[in-house]
Amino acid sequence: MTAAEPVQAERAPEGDALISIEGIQVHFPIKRGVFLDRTVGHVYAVDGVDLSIRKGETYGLVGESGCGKSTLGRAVLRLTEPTGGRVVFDGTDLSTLKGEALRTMRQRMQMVFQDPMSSLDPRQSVESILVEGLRAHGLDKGKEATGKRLRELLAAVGLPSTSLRKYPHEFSGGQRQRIGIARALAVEPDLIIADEPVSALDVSVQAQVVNLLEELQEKLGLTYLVIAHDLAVVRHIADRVGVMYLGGIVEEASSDGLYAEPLHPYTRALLSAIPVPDPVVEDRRERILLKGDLPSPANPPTGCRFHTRCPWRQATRCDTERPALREVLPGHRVACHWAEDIRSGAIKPHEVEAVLVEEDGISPDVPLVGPASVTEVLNP
Ligand SMILES: Nc1ncnc2c1ncn2[C@@H]1O[C@H](COP(=O)(O)OP(=O)(O)OP(=O)(O)O)[C@@H](O)[C@H]1O
Repeated sequence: MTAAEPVQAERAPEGDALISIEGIQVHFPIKRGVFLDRTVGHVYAVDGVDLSIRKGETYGLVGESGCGKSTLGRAVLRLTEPTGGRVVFDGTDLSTLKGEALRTMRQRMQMVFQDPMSSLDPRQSVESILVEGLRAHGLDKGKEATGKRLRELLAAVGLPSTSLRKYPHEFSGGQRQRIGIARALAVEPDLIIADEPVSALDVSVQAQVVNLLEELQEKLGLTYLVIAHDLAVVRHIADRVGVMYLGGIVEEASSDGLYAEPLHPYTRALLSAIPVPDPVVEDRRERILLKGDLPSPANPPTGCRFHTRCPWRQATRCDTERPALREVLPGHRVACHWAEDIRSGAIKPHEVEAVLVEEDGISPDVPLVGPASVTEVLNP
């Protein structure tokens, strides 16, 4: 199976990378027929992602719902089998591992999920939830040592040891997420993939959990891949940020660099949606209203995936040639043919009629980008 269109990205400098994701693809088959035995197309959920994360670093992955963030996280751990590309963890290509070797490597990579209530078994006490993880990795070393380890884990996430006998429903959302984090820490991982770790929590509790993740990172030298749709959360926690759109990374930079000078039109649109507290700045700042939904990953637009919604779109290169992710400023990579011209102002934004995109090529009567969708650019 091949991608809709291959594209060569410039590799991120690996340096002391703990994990390198190289051209990873996850294409889900779309099955039809009475016995679901006919493959009539593919959902290109992740379509050629390259990124690497250094030891001790926090990498934030952001993008709209459905752009492939969770699938990418699962593919890294091989919870979903990638259909292309490879993941190199601490120098080992994970695709070469099987059985015991894969299990041992997986122990070093743990996941924290969005909704602690559904990721914790309601019939299990906290003690058995935590012991289960230890046992699965052969780290259950007698009653006394295990009891000590469990108390240490709870203390690390700010819960009293009396929590051990309780059940998930007896805790608040924030406390449950602390249990989810303790479960991940139980096996002493190096990398934690946190998929929307605070988005199910009250705003007042979000900061506490983010602070806990930061404290644990400092104490234990952890490396994080934090997946979130909320740019504010990622800005707070991440050293570097990757912005995803329809299965690919369109921009990657240090957190400060990205927020100070977003270069990709999609990132500019995302950031322009966040209000600025200063009324003078708020009045003058660029606001880009993205109209139309995310096109279907079963039938992604040709060329640049974002061209159907892009106010800087240039015919016909954007419609036909998929831009590679390339370094435009030091450490700042952008997948846009015109990044330099947009940055200098040589190319001005314009109002565009969004191009109609047919759903997965199977039901052409369902437009995915609403008719008469127009991208407005206010105060350009
Ligand atoms: N098992 C699957 N089979 C088919 N399609 C899938 C499967 N899992 C995910 N998808 C599709 O892949 C695309 C990416 O989904 P994914 O959940 O990775 O996106 P996301 O950016 O994490 O969104 P959200 O924040 O809503 O979870 C979506 O169109 C989704 O419907």
